[in-house]
Amino acid sequence: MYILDIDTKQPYRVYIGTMLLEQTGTLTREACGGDRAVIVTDTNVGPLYALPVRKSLEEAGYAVDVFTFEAGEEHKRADTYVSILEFMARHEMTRSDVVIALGGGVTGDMAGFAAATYMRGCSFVQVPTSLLAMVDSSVGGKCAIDLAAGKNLAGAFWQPKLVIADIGCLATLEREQFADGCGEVIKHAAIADADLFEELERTPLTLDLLMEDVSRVALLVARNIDIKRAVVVADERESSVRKLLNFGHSIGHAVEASESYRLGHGTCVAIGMNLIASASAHRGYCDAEVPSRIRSLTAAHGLQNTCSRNVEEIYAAALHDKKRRGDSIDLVIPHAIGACSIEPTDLEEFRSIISEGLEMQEGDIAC
Ligand SMILES: NC(=O)c1ccc[n+]([C@@H]2O[C@H](COP(=O)([O-])OP(=O)(O)OC[C@H]3O[C@@H](n4cnc5c(N)ncnc54)[C@H](O)[C@@H]3O)[C@@H](O)[C@H]2O)c1
Ligand SMILES: O=C(O)C(=O)C[C@@H](O)[C@H](O)[C@H](O)COP(=O)(O)O
Ligand SMILES: [Zn+2]
Repeated sequence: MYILDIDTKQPYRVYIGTMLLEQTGTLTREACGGDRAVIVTDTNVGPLYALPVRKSLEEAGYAVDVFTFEAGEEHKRADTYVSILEFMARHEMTRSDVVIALGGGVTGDMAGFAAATYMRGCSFVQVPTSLLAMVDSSVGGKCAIDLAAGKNLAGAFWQPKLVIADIGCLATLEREQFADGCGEVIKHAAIADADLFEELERTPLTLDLLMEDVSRVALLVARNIDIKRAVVVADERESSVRKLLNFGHSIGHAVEASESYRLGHGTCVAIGMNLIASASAHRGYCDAEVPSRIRSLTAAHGLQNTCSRNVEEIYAAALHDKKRRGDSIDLVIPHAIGACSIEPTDLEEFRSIISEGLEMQEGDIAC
C-alpha cells in the first residue's frame, strides 16, 4: 500500500492499494469523525461497490444513506447537484457529518461541490473508482458542475479529508474508460516527468497490465498523485503553476462540450494536447519530436488524437475557459517532454493556434 500526504492548508492522506473499500469506515472515522454518512454514487458504480462501503461505514458506527444518480457527464449539472443537497437535508446531515464520493470524476466533482456548499461546508471523502479519478480528480480539491455554457463553470476549491484509491475497482472498468484515464496520466508525464513518459512509451498502462501486475499499476497511480500533489501544494488556488495541470484542457474542454459530452474527458484532453503540441512545433516553441511522441503515446493507449470540430466551434466553446481574462487566455505550451510553460495569449492568436493545430493534424484519423 502507498500512503501520500497532501500538505495543503487542510492536509489529508491518500491511501492507494487493494482491499481498501472494506476499510472505508475505520479510515473515515479517523479522518472525519461525525455520525452520519451519505454515499454519493452513480448507477454503474453503486451496484458494484456501494455495499462493501456501506457495510464498512456502518461497522464504524455511521448511519448511512446512499444517493444514486444516472451515470454520465451529462448529469454533472445543477439539477443533480441540487438533488444531492436536498437528499442530505432530508436525511438530517449536519456540518459534522460526511459525504462519501464513490465513483469516477463526475461523482467526485459533484459530491465535492455538494459537500463544499451544504451548510457552507461539511466533511468529504473521495473514494475514486475510475483510473481518471484515482490519478487526477480525487486529489487537489477542485470540484464543480457543468453549466449549459460549458465545463466546470460553477464550483469551488474544497479539499477532501481523505482519499481511498482501491486499485481493485479498476478491474470492472470498460477498456475505453480505462484508456480515457490514461489521457491525464500522459498529461502528467508531459508536463512534469520525462522519465514517466519514456516508461509509458516502453510499457503502456492498460487493463491487461492491471491483470498482469496490480502492484505496478498501484505504483503508477501513486506516481501520478505525487506529480499532482507537488503542483497543488505549491499553488492550491491556481494562481500560478497549477495552471500547468490544464495542459490540453482549454481545447479539450471545448471539444468535450461541443461534442455534447459524447467523448470522455481524458480523450478530449488527449485531443487538446495533440492539437496544441502540433501548433507549438509549427511555431518553433518545441521540436517536432514533441507532438510526434505525444501523438504516438496517446495512440498507444487507445486514445483518439484528432476531432472533427472546426476552428470556430472550438474557439467559441473555449471562450468560457477559466484561464481567460478579457482578451487574453493563459495557454499551457509544451517546450519539451516534461517541460511546459504558461503563456498569456491574445485571443486572436489563440484562434490561429487552434487553426494551425487542426491543419497540422489533417491526415490523421478524424473522429
Ligand atoms: N476535479 C479535478 O481535478 C478533475 C480532474 C480531472 C477530471 N475531472 C472531471 O472528472 C470527470 C471525468 O471522470 P471519469 O472519467 O471518472 O468520469 P465518470 O465519473 O463519468 O466515470 C466514467 C464511467 O466509468 C464508470 N465507472 C467508474 N468507475 C467504475 C468502475 N470501477 N467499474 C465500472 N464502471 C466504472 C462510471 O459510471 C462512468 O460511466 C469529468 O467531469 C472531468 O471534468 C476533474
Ligand atoms: O486539478 C487541476 O488543477 C486540474 O486542472 C486537473 C484537470 O485535469 C481537471 O480536468 C480540472 O477539473 C480542470 O479544471 P478547470 O479549472 O479547467 O475546470
Ligand atoms: Zn482534466
